[in-house]
Amino acid sequence: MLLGKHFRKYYLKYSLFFLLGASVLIVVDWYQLDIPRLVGGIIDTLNSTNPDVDAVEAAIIRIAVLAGIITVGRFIWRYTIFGASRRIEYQLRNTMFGHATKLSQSFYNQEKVGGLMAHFINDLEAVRMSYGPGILMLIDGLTLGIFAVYRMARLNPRLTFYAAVPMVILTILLVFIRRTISARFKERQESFEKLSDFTQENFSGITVIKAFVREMKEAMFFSRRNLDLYDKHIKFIKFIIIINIAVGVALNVVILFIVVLGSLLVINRDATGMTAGQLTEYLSYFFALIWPTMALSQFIQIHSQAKGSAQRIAKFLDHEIDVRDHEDVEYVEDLKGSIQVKDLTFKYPDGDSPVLKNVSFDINAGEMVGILGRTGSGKSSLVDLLLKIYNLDHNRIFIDGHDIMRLSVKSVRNTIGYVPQDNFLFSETIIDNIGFSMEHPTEEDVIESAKLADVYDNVMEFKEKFGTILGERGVTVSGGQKQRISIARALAKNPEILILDDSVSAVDTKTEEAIIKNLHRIRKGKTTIFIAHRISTVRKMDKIILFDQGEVVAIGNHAQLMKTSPLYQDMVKRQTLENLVQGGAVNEGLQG
Ligand SMILES: Nc1ncnc2c1ncn2[C@@H]1O[C@H](COP(=O)(O)OP(=O)(O)OP(=O)(O)O)[C@@H](O)[C@H]1O
Repeated sequence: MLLGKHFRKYYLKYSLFFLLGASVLIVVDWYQLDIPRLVGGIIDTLNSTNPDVDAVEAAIIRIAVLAGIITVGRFIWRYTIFGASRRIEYQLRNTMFGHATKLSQSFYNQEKVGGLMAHFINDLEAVRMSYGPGILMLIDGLTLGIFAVYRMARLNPRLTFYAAVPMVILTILLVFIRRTISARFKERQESFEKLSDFTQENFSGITVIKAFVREMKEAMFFSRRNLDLYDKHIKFIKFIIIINIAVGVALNVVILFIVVLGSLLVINRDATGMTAGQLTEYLSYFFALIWPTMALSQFIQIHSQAKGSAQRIAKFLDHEIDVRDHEDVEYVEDLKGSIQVKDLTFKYPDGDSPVLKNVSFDINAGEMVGILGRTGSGKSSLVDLLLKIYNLDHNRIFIDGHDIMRLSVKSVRNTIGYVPQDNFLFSETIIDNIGFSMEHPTEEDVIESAKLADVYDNVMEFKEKFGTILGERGVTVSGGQKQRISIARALAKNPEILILDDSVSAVDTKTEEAIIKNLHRIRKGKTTIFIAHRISTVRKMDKIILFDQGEVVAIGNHAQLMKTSPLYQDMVKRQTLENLVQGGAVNEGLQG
């Protein structure tokens, strides 16, 4: 039985189910063993010189009634015990998913998705087996075993003693090899986890694999991992098969022993008092004892596997939610959207050196701000901190004068609309994607946002229009369409602060201009932050914050930066040249 803190509570929660199931199981086991007694009685009656037909008839009717009771009982214990195990699995899965969604970005930076999936599939199944078949086999094995031994001992204590010794030795041996089973199962699970990680990553990166003609190489790597899983599986199964064979052989030896010794007792019936009917009854009890032995050995296997899996699930559930609300946080509903960053230095939990160094700037509520910088200069890291994805020191970032470390995660994130750099979309309809922040979005709700993000016409060209399913289960959209659907999703939330992280890089300059123009119009009075590499994206912003190597090197509007910042001037020159070289339309006002 699983007794860890994440698992023991379910025994109490479903105690009624387990108690009812166990009681019925015990009753069924008791009555089940009445049948050999009745059969033995019938044989002895028929063997007698003057058989009592009425007694035989009564015994047969009793057997039929018992069979009926046993059938109903089996249904009840299956329903209660297996039903409880399925309910526990359902709740545990919900708990695990809930925990997974609360874990911080740092966790996902370290863990691979394939491995996590193994917790949700294999480990959960092993744990369910422990609550269902595991508990059943433990109770059934013990009660049927005790009842059978009791009835055997009543018939012939000496024979029972001889028969019981090898069974006890066998059970003790099984208890000892439990650890080895657990270790081999764990090895198999870990190998499965690696294969799962590898497969998941390959499917996600299939385009890269094809582009680099790496199919054969990847298939070879897959085959290696698959072989490892096969080896671990065979190693585990071999062990289980050897145990099962050993248990079977031991039982057959004991049966042979009972038949030989029992026959001798029946032959010397006058001295021993053992009849043929009693020997049949005795053998039936012993056959009934085979199942408990098997059941207990199965229980040990199931439990050993579940223990390994439960440890892995517990490790996952115990993983600390490092970004969470402490007691002193407050929930502030109507934040207006001014941002103040004061002397912010930040190093990733697994990083070597700070990626943001002494960063300070102010953004007034309602301002349209561009955060510009070369790749790797720390722009996205700053967004992660604004969104409270990582913990930081107190009094470094303020929204409307509130230190964000003293604001609840919910109030910060409810205030911010975010268009992530990778523009992740769900494999759902366009309505559900754009209306992600709404309870039950309708087409009317999302049309306006789609128009503002300049993606409406594209959507109307799809066969199912806004009902089109995206991604794996539906149509593949272009990078630019993805970006604009992602922008529409953030606009539909109508947040006080909108952050677009490199969100117009995949659209042409004309579309970019249209989107920016729309934003200027609809975001009046609300803060909008554009993170960009391209000068054209930020040129018309109220304020541009220029980042370089994790530091703020200049702040001002385009005209001011053209006068004061050599880095900005250099970027403008370089991008103008790039446009010329690419033969693209040179943005006329770029230098003005
Ligand atoms: N999770 C992380 N753990 C450790 N270091 C990270 C992590 N994410 C980013 N970094 C590092 O932080 C630095 C800044 O990265 P960041 O993504 O913030 O830059 P950026 O200016 O947004 O770049 P780009 O414009 O290319 O998106 C980089 O050196 C990067 O390697």
